[in-house]
Amino acid sequence: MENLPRGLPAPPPPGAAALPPGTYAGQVVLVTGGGTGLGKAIATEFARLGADLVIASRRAEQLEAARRELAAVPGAGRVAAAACDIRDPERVAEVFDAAEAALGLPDVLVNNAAANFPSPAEDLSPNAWRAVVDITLTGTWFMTREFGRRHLAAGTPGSIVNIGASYAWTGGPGFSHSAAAKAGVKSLVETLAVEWGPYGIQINGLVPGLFPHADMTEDIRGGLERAAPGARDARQPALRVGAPHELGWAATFLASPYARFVTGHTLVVDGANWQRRSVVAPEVVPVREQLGRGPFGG
Ligand SMILES: CCCCCCCCCCCC(=O)SCCNC(=O)CCNC(=O)[C@H](O)C(C)(C)COP(=O)(O)OP(=O)(O)OC[C@H]1O[C@@H](n2cnc3c(N)ncnc32)[C@H](O)[C@@H]1OP(=O)(O)O
Ligand SMILES: NC(=O)c1ccc[n+]([C@@H]2O[C@H](COP(=O)([O-])OP(=O)(O)OC[C@H]3O[C@@H](n4cnc5c(N)ncnc54)[C@H](OP(=O)(O)O)[C@@H]3O)[C@@H](O)[C@H]2O)c1
Repeated sequence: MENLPRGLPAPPPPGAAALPPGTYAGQVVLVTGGGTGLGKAIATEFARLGADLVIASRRAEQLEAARRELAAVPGAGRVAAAACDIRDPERVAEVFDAAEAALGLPDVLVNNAAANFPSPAEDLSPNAWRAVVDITLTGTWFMTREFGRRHLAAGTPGSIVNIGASYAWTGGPGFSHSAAAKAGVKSLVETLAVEWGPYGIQINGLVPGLFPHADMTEDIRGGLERAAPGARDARQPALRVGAPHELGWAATFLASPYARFVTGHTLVVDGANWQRRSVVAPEVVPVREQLGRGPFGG
C-alpha cells in the first residue's frame, strides 16, 4: 500500500464509552458551561456512565434545552440545571447549596466555562480584559474554592478537571487575555494538587486542541474561517480536528477511579498541534494583519 499521509485515525463513533458502564453511578458531576459545545460533550460522556449531573452557566433557556438532552442520554442519572454567573461568588455558593440539596455534594467538578474573543492586545479595553480574565480564571477559582472548602469541611474526596488551552505554555498571539487566564488555570492545577492531595482532592487540567462545534462563538468561528478557509483539517498534524466526544472520554478518565494517582497533570488532546514547528519558519504576519485590523489608532 502506498505510504500516503492519512493523518490520525478517526475515533470510535459517539455512543461508545471508554470506561465500564456505571463508572459514575451514584456520583454527582458539576459541569460549568455544560449547556453548550465541549461542556455539553463532556457532560454527555459522564451521563452515559451513570452520573447525576448539574450543568451551570448564565443562559437559563439554553441550559434547560441541554438538561433535557442530557437526561435522554442512555444510562444517564438525574440532571439539574443552575443559572449562574461564575464571576459571582455568592451565586456560586448558592449553586452548590442547591446541588447538595437536590443530588448531593458534587464529587466531580469540571471547570469548563470560559470566555474568549480574538483581539490585538493593544485594542483591549480594561473591561474587555477583565471580562475574559474574570470568567476564565477568577470564575474557575470561585468554583474550585467552593468545591474544595465543602469537601475539606466534610472530609470527603473529590476530583476537579479544569479545561485549559495550550497557549498557557506558549503564549497566544491574538488572545492575550485568554492565554494569561489559562496560564493561571494551569498554575492552579499544579498548586492545588499539592495543597489538597493530602485531603483526597485530585485536580487535573485537560486541554482541547481545535474542536469545532455548532455553539462556537461567531468571533472564533468567523476568525477560523477567515484564517483558513475550508482547510481546517489540513492545518493539523493529525490531518483532522478533534471530535467533541473524544474530549469527553478524556475528562471521564481523568476524574475516574482509574486515574486516582494522576493529579497536578494537564493532558493535551490536540493531535500534537501545539508541538507544531516548520523546518523553515513561515514569514511573520503581525496579529493586526491576521485579524484583518487596520493600523492601531488609525
Ligand atoms: C482567529 C481565530 C482563530 C481561532 C483559534 C481557536 C482557538 C480557540 C482557543 C480557545 C477557545 C475558547 O476559549 S472558546 C470559549 C469562547 N466562549 C465564550 O467566549 C462564551 C462567553 N463569552 C461571552 O460571554 C462574551 O463573549 C464576553 C467574553 C465578552 C463576556 O461577556 P460580558 O461579561 O457580558 O461582557 P460584555 O459586557 O459584553 O463585554 C465586556 C467588555 O468586553 C468587550 N468586548 C466584548 N466582545 C469583544 C470583542 N469581540 N472584541 C473586543 N472587545 C470585546 C466589550 O466591549 C466590553 O468592554 P467595554 O466596551 O465595556 O470597554
Ligand atoms: N472549542 C475549542 O476548539 C477549544 C479550544 C481550546 C480550548 N477550549 C476550551 O474549552 C472550553 C469550552 O469551550 P467551547 O468551545 O465549548 O465554548 P462555548 O461553547 O462558548 O462554551 C463556553 C461556555 O461557558 C459558559 N460561560 C461563559 N461565561 C460564563 C459565566 N460568566 N458564568 C457561567 N458560565 C459561563 C457559556 O454559557 P453562557 O454564555 O450561557 O454563560 C458556555 O456554555 C473552554 O474552557 C475553552 O476555553 C475550547
